[in-house]
Amino acid sequence: MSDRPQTPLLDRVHTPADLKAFSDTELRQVADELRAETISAVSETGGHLGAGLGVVELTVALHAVWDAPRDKIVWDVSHQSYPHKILTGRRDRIRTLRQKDGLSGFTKRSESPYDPFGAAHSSTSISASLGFAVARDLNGASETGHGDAIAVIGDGAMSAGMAYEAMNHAGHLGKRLIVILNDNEMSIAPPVGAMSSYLSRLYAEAPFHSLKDVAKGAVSFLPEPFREGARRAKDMIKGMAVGGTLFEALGFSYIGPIDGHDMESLLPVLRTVKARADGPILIHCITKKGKGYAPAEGRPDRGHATAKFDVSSGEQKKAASNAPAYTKVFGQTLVELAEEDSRICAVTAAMPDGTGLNLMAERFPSRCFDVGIAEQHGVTFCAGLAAGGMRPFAAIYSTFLQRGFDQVVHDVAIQRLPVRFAIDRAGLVGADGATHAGSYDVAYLANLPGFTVMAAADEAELKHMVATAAAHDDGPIAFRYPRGEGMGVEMPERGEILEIGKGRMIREGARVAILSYGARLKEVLQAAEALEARGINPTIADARFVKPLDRELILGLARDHEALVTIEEGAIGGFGSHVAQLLAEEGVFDTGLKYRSMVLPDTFIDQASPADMYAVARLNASDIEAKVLDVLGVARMEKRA
Ligand SMILES: Cc1ncc(C[n+]2csc(CCOP(=O)(O)OP(=O)(O)O)c2C)c(N)n1
Ligand SMILES: CC(=O)[C@@H](O)[C@H](O)COP(=O)(O)O
Ligand SMILES: [Mg+2]
Repeated sequence: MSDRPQTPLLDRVHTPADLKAFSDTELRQVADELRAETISAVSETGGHLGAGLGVVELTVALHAVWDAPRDKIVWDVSHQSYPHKILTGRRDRIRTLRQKDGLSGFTKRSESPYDPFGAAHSSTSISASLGFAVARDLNGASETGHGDAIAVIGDGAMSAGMAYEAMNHAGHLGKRLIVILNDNEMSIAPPVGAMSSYLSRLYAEAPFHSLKDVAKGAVSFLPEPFREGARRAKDMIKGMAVGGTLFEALGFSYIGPIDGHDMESLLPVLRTVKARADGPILIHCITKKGKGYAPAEGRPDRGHATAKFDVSSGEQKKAASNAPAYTKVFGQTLVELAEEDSRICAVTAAMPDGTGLNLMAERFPSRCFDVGIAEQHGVTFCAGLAAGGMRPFAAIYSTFLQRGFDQVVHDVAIQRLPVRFAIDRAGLVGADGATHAGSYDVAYLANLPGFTVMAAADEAELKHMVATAAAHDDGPIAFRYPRGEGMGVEMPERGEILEIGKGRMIREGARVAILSYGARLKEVLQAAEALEARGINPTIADARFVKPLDRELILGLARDHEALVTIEEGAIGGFGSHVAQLLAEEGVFDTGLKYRSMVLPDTFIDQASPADMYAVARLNASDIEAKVLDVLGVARMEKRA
């Protein structure tokens, strides 16, 4: 407690309404204290640091000017919302961020009335805010208590199609809507794309001090005495943007760029907009990711995400790893294969480090593409690459591939194009919680005709699957693997090309067979040890493929055992459902096989450690043991005895 920063003014803020009592000078100090409190809290919890530090002044100014929760402040992605949480009645729990039973690392409707819209996937804020604005006008503001709708969206999030779809619609409707573009010239990695260059051009040649007048508002919103100077400065910016900004072409009034850390610019602009806006307005704020904390500002990712750390040195407290991370195994194997095959290329949607494609980008920059936060485009781009004779790998987290699903079906699967999907962060991911869980990819891919779908049980298997995918030109193929470290198994020199649709027997036993799909195998092996101590010796197999299923293996297990249990790190409708369908069609149930399918429960599981989340899902070793005992009737017999 003694290490905590002194925050005399912030201590007086229990709800945003308390900010109204402060002078502008005091608000400046509140921002400083809020920054210190954010750093202190994240040093204890770990989490998304840099983005929040970049919006501290903006957060104070927004809450000082508008009246949340009547006005709806919608944070895009919402990884930058920790300062907002501190100001909106959650300071007492801020040191539980991202932990089991603690605060979510993102905005969440069920957590607070000050979070009008939940997020974590990017680029949804303008659409949602437009919805609030239209609902306000349709219902009548006074009846619903809705006020303004304010979207705060980053320059990285602005690379996604949804943002433009929303602006296009908003410009057409012409409703009062405020969009704050928080431009820190960073995504997780440095941003890519023509739009990013365009935003840079909007301010590159004009220093902030000469733009202060413009920062005070779009010409028509300004009080008369300000107008002439502002008009001249605005014309200057317009000139730079060649005939008006893109945002103006989309029907928005454009204000900016303004220094998003300068309260003297922010407060008057926001107050003027609040007083005068009568249509869609975009305020372009320039900020610095990691602002005010040197260790974050100095990191290549500007402190995007961090483990717990020491505040004075910035040193992160990371546990030593015992095995290579799956992500690294994927990245390294891909580079090895790309050395030998010039058709191999790779695509990431703004996650070069997260997917391990940074390795590919370093070694083969011309064959590695960061498309920005644009999963839909990334998938169809891969389809085009494949149709053009390349061997593309789309490396996308399970949760983010959801956004490109129609492209997977329409552009890839129907055309039987050999796009390789490297699906990272499969299964429950921990601190990011339900929004980032990789729960659905098995279900949404395995029902697509012609798709080959695999899951890696360990890091050696992953290496084999990358090699298998590289060699597979007969339609689309996907392989999934979890977040974090592998199991520490011995690694092969080269990945082996697996026979499509063939699983592997791990050990032969009797009475019960456990058929694992993916990385729960480790838990299965642990459960088997416990079962052995009770005199039960289960057969264990690794299915490797959900599509095509290894019919011979599965029907053999069913024939030779009294009971069959499947397990996977995915939602209902995945591997277990496909096995059940096969067994049903083959009439296996008619002769009395006892069958159980262990899948993620039909609920969204809140953040915790992955092990705790799997405990909630009842997919850990002890749950597997219990399931086997139950299906064999041992538990019941023990109860009776
Ligand atoms: C659809 C989707 N794809 C990828 C991500 C991963 N992601 C989270 S934050 C982020 C960068 C966002 O950059 P920006 O909007 O500029 O915010 P900043 O962190 O710079 O404040 C990315 C790529 C995501 N959340 N959603
Ligand atoms: C906010 C967001 O979507 C990313 O920053 C995400 O938290 C990254 O997750 P990993 O840490 O698994 O790469
Ligand atoms: Mg950014």
